[in-house]
Amino acid sequence: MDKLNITGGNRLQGEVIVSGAKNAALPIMCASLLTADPVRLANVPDLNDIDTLVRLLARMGVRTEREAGNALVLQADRLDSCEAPYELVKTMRASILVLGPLLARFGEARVSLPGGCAIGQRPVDQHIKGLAALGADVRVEHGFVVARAERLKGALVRTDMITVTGTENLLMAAVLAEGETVLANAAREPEVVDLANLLIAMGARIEGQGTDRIVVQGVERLHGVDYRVMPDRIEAGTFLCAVGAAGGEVVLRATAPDTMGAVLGKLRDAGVELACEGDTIRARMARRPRAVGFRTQEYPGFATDMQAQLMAMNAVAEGTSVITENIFENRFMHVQELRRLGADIEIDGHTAVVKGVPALSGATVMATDLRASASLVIAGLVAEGVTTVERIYHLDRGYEYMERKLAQLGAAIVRVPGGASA
Ligand SMILES: CC(=O)N[C@H]1[C@@H](OP(=O)(O)OP(=O)(O)OC[C@H]2O[C@@H](n3ccc(=O)[nH]c3=O)[C@H](O)[C@@H]2O)O[C@H](CO)[C@@H](O)[C@@H]1O
Ligand SMILES: C=C(OP(=O)(O)O)C(=O)O
Repeated sequence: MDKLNITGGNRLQGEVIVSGAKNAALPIMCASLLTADPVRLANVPDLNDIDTLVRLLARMGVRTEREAGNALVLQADRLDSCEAPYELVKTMRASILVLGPLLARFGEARVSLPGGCAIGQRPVDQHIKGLAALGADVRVEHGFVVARAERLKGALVRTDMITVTGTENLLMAAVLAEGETVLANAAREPEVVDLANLLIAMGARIEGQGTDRIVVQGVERLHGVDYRVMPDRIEAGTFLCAVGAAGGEVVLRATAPDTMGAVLGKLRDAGVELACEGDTIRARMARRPRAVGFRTQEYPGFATDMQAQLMAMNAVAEGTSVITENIFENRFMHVQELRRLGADIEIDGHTAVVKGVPALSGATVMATDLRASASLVIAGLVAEGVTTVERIYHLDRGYEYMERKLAQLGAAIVRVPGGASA
């Protein structure tokens, strides 16, 4: 297994091009199942999760072609199978997103219960309940969600909580259903909006994306499309936290600052000077960060996917911050690893109290999930001496060329290929 060796202490300086959003690209790729025509996507990041989904779609019979410059063409003109097997689904939460489109277009689906980051129980009961409300016969059998429907019928679906992939699955199911579907309590995340915009470009009739009430008028069929995936707001936020912690001056290109309000606000409170213009964010940090407390919430609140990274910055801040994780019940696994680097953090249920320390000291730490890994990298950038981050396959699921991009900014970071000693 590869690891990262980071020698802390360098300020970050230079430019980074932000990649396409993993959490937008994945549902968008699944939407290719909704048409027999080619779906040409630009700005698809080169990530393990994307490769996994390409393999899953290919296994079903979708024609897949990676083109130069992060383009991907998918064509589901015929399908060999409506099954998503365990060995491909187990590593990735987003594989559940084939369920809605398969059912909508082919009338059947058999999808293994998903894996993904172990940050909570993460059931898919709301996906199942919603599809049942659209008229599908859905059961869980032998670890698979098995669903059937002649043609889905529009309905009012109100999920018990706000769910991002749940909203996406039901949206993809509803676009080919007969009649009107109302998704109440819908997720407002920008990635949901990006999916809705793609579907509209494919001929779907959708209104209300970006609000908590999405209304869909079902159509008979969708057509092919050329579409550019939105920028990754979590990757951009991660780099900004790195600048906040390590100091320096960095320009992020190809970003979408309007999707990052909550994170930008907290970084400003911490003392990071930020200037947004078009798709560019300039960040300058010339001081030790101030501690900033926050609570994770659904969009437009502070994203749970940024909690660990901002906590790493708070670990070296002036003052004490209180961080509450409201979305996932087990998303503090980075805390014990940050403590190994000298951070002073106490957990009480869903709340972490972070007392900023003047310095961290390098050690070997283990990445436990995707954003936890990113927080350890940020901590490593400021820790004295060498930090070795193990199990970075989590990082490779969701960050495109992270160590290359950081090295480009002057960080002393190298990947040590599996098997070699640190
Ligand atoms: C691939 C992708 O886009 N992943 C993102 C997506 O995950 P994901 O879509 O899995 O997260 P959800 O929004 O569904 O989860 C929110 C909460 O609802 C619960 N829940 C969800 C569905 C369900 O059927 N039953 C249920 O109880 C979950 O356990 C969690 O506590 O949104 C999360 C919240 O912004 C992000 O952290 C993930 O990065
Ligand atoms: C939790 C995440 O991913 P997934 O939902 O795929 O586990 C994430 O992107 O931070």
